[in-house]
Amino acid sequence: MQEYISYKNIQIAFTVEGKGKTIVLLHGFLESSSIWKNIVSAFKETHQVITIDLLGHGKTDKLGYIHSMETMAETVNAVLAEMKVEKASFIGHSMGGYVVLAFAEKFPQKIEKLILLNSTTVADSEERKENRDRAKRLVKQNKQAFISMAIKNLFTDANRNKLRNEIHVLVEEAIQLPEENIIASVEGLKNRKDRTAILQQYSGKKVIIAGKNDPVVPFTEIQAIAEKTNSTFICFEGGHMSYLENQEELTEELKKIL
Ligand SMILES: O=C(O)CCC(=O)CC(=O)O
Repeated sequence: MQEYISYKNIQIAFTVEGKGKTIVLLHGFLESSSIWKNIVSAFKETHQVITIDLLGHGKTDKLGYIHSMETMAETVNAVLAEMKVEKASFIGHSMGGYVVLAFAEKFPQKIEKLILLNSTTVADSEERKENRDRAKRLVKQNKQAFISMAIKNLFTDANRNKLRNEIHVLVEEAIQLPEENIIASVEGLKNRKDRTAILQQYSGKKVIIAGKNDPVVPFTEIQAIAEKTNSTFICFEGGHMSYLENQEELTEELKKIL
C-alpha cells in the first residue's frame, strides 16, 4: 500500500506490505521503490516489507540542494518511527546501500541484519568525483541522454540486450525526475564519506552481495571489503543490477539470510 509522511515540509513516499519481522528495502540512484516488486512478492507472506522512495526519487520530493546519505538515513528513520518499527533488516541496493551505512552509523541498534547489494563502503575516488561533476553538466545539457546512458551502463553487455524491456521501464521512470533532483543526489553521492569502519564495527549479521562484472563497484574491491569487515560474501555472474540480472538466485539467497 502506498503511504506518505510529511518530513521537514516535504512528502516521503513509502509502501508497506505483509506482517511479521520488518525488512526495509532501499533502491539506488535514479531508481525508486518499484524496483523491489519481485522481492516484496517473495517476502510479504512472511515479513512486513517496507520500501522507501529516497529523497528526490520516485514519489518523494526533493529536499535542499544536496541529498546527503545522512539526510536520506534520517528520512528512513522518520518512516520507521511512523510505522513504530524499532528494529528491521535492511537491504540497500547501490546508493541505497550507502544510505543503510549512514543509518548504521546513527542507529546501529535499529538494524537486525544489514545487506549491501551491489554497493560499497568506500567514498568516491578523485576520478569518480570528477565524473560526478561531468554527470551534473550532462544532466543540465541533456537529461534524457544522461539517464539512458547511466542506466544502460549498469548492466553487463549480454544483459543489456536480454533485459532491454526492463531497462526501458527504468529509463522511462527516471526521465520523469526533475533535473534538480538528480543533481542533488549526484552531489550527495560525491560527498559521501567512507563507512568501512561503520560496517566493521557493526556486530549483527552483515552480508555483501556482488556481481562479478559490476561496472560501478569493482569486484576485487568489494571482495576485499567483505573480508576486512568480516561480512558474509555472496557473488553472482552479472553486473550491478542483481535484482534483475540474477533475480532467482538473489531471492533464494535472501530467503536463506532473512
Ligand atoms: O554511482 C553510484 O555510486 C551509485 C549508483 C547507483 O546507485 C546506481 C543504481 O543502482 O541505480
